[in-house]
Amino acid sequence: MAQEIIYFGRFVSTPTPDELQIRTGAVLVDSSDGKGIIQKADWTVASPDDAITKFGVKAPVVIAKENGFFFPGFIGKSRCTRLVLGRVANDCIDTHIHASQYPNAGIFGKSTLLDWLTTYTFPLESSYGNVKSPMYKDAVEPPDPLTRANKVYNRLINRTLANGTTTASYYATIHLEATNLLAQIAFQKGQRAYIGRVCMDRPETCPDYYRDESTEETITNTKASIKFCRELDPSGELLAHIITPRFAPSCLPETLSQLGALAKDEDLRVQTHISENLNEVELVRELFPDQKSYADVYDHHGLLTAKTILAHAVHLSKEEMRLVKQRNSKISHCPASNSALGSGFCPVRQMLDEGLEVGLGTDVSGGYSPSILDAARNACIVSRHVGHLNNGDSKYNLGVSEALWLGTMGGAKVVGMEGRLGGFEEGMLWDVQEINLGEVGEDGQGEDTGVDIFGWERWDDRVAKWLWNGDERTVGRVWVGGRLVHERR
Ligand SMILES: O=c1[nH]c(=O)c2nc[nH]c2[nH]1
Ligand SMILES: [Zn+2]
Repeated sequence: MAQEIIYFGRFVSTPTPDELQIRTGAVLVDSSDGKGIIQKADWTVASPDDAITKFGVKAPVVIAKENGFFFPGFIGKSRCTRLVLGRVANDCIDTHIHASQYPNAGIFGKSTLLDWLTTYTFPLESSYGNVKSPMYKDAVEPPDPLTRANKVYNRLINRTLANGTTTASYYATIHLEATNLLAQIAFQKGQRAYIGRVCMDRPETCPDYYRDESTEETITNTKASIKFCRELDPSGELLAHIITPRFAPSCLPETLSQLGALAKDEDLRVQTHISENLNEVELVRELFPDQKSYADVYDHHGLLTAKTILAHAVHLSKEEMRLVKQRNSKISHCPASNSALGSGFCPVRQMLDEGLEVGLGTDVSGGYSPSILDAARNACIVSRHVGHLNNGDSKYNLGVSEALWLGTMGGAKVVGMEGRLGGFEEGMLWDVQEINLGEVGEDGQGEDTGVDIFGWERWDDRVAKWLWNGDERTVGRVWVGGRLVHERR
C-alpha cells in the first residue's frame, strides 16, 4: 500500500545563506520504502483540493484556517494518504552534541575547558559504566550505570526531538554497552543519528577511572560499536557509527593512527574537537612536538577526511584553515559552548569566506542548551562580537537566514547529506519540523508559544521573531524520513 502524504501550507527554508525562502504550496511525500522522500513539490498549489488534483492522489481534504496548525483528525497514523495544513520549516541538524553530558547542561561554574573536563565532565561520563566513578562516591544504593544511561539518553533524545532536531551527531562515552544503548534508543525513537563511542587512552591526560586501557581496547570496542550500529541499521541511512577520538590530547598517537585507518577501511564519518581553547592548543603543541599544528596532528594520523567533523575551531591559523579546506573536512560551530566556557569567538564569516563548510552544534554540556535554534541565536550574537573585534565592521554579522542556513543546509553538508536534507525539493528526505507561532487574541486567550505575533508582521519578520524568541513551544510535529517522531502535547 502506498504511504503517501501531502503537506500543504507555508514552507520556510534557506536554499542559500542569504536567502530566506518563504513559499506556499504543497509537497507529496512517499514513505512506502520507509525513507519518506519528497516525490513532488508544487508551489502553485492554492488549496488542498488543488493539491489533490495536481498530484493526482486521492486524499481526504482537511482545510485549515490560515493560522491553524493543529488538525486532530490527521494526527497519528501514517499508513493512509493524508493532507496536513500548516506552517512548516525544515530540519535542524546538531552537528556536535555530547549525549552523556546532558545532566550537566547549565552546570559549569566559572570553569574553562581543561578544568571543566576534570571537574564536571569526566566524573559524569565515567558514571555510565564504572561503578567506581567519582559520581557514585556518596551513593547509598549500589550504582547501576546502565539504568542511569537509559534515563539520560531517553530524556535527551525526547528533548532534542521536541526542539526540532532531526539529525544529531552524538558523543556517548567510552563504555560499549551504554554507547550501544544510545544507538538503540535513537534508532527506536527515529532520530537520524551518528553515534560515537568516545576514544581516550592517553594516561598523561585521562584519569585512571575513565580511559581505555590500551590502543587495542580502544579499537576492539570501537569495532564492536560499529558492528552493533550496522546490525541495527545496515543501510546506515538513519543510524551509523561515527569514529570519535575525543580530542588529540586524550589519545595515544598509535590510537589516532589506527582510528584513522579504521575510518578509511570502514568508510565512516569521524568527529573530534579542534582548537577550542588556547591552553588546549598549547597542550597539543607539547604532546605532539613533531607536528606543525593541531590540524596537522589529525592530518598526520589520517583523521582529516571529507567525512570529518571538527568541533569548535575557534583558534585555527590561516594555514590550518587552508589544510582543513584542502581535505574537505567540516566545521561544527558551537557558539553557546564557546561563550559558556570562555573559549573565544569563532570567526565564522572568515571560514565561510574561505569556503569552509560550517554547521551548528549545541555541544551540550559545554553548551547549556540542547536547542539548535538557540545555537543559531548564539551564532548571531557571537558574530557581532567578532565584528566588534574587527573595528566594528558589520560584515561579520550573521543574519537570520545565514543562522538558519547553518542549522539546516550547512549542517546537511557537514554530515555528508547535502541535497538530501535541509530543503523541500523533490528527492529530498522528509525530515521536517512543523513550526507553530501560536496566536494570542486581544482578550489574552489563545495558544501562547512565547512568540507574540501581532498580525501585521511580514513573514520574514515572523521568522526573525521565531529565531530570536522561539523555543520548543513553537515546535508542533517533527518527522524524520516521513515518520512522525514527535508531537507536542
Ligand atoms: O567542548 C568540549 N567538550 C568535551 O567534552 C571535550 N573533550 C575534549 N574537548 C572537549 N570540548
Ligand atoms: Zn564537544
